[in-house]
Amino acid sequence: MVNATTTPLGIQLHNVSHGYDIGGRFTPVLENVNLNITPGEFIALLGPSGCGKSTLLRLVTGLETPHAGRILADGTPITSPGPDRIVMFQDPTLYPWRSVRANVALSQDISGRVDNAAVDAAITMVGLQGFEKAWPHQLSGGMAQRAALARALVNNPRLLILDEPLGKLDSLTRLTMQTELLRLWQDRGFTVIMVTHDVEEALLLATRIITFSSRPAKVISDLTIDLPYHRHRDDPHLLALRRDILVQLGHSEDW
Ligand SMILES: Nc1ncnc2c1ncn2[C@@H]1O[C@H](COP(=O)(O)OP(=O)(O)OP(=O)(O)O)[C@@H](O)[C@H]1O
Repeated sequence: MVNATTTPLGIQLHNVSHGYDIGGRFTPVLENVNLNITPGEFIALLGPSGCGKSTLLRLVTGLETPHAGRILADGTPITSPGPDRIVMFQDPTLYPWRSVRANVALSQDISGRVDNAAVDAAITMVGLQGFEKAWPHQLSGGMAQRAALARALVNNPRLLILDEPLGKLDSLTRLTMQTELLRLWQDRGFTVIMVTHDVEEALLLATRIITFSSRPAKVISDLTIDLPYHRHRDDPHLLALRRDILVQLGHSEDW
């Protein structure tokens, strides 16, 4: 059964550096990143395209191991992906031959133990009740992303890792999904680490915004957003923060 709340995970990065061999040459991607993410925070990561944000998410997911430094989950080194840390990408990546319900139940199906009540609860949580039997091609972009969100939530993750999850949605659907994401985070209490290119989205949702330099990514600012929810995009404090962040990211002040 999906619990009403979950115990959020804290993540610690100590002097993390990473890079890749690209065309026979080592290319540093992350440089000496230190971050302490406390349980239950909603972290937004902002930075220039190609700086290394997704790489950082892959390291926290446990898909790769950093070349230097340590990444810990509640003090324990991350060595592989785990069910307490679920990642969701820009593309919903639903299996076209499985119904919405079967997609949501996928990981439980693979492990041989489907918890029907948990699957139903996850589908209800994202507002897809009535569409359990629909095929992915019968869903709108927003509905497909909701299904992917239900699949991410079905096993009560303690950390939701989001790589531009709303990036491909039209602007109105995106606004709705931002509200949904905020509601789920507030109701269920997991920790969120989200990469976004949208400064306003980061300001509307996050408790803390980390900005990175261009590659190799270094932390250039770590900003606690001390504004109550629900935030308004035309709030003068939010607009001032937006301007500051854009300047940090190298854009002119008159944006
Ligand atoms: N598996 C890989 N092998 C080689 N190089 C990689 C690999 N993954 C990422 N890179 C390189 O690492 C750098 C950072 O990529 P990453 O996807 O982390 O950036 P990003 O900040 O998420 O970019 P964007 O905002 O455009 O999505 C890029 O130069 C990319 O070419």
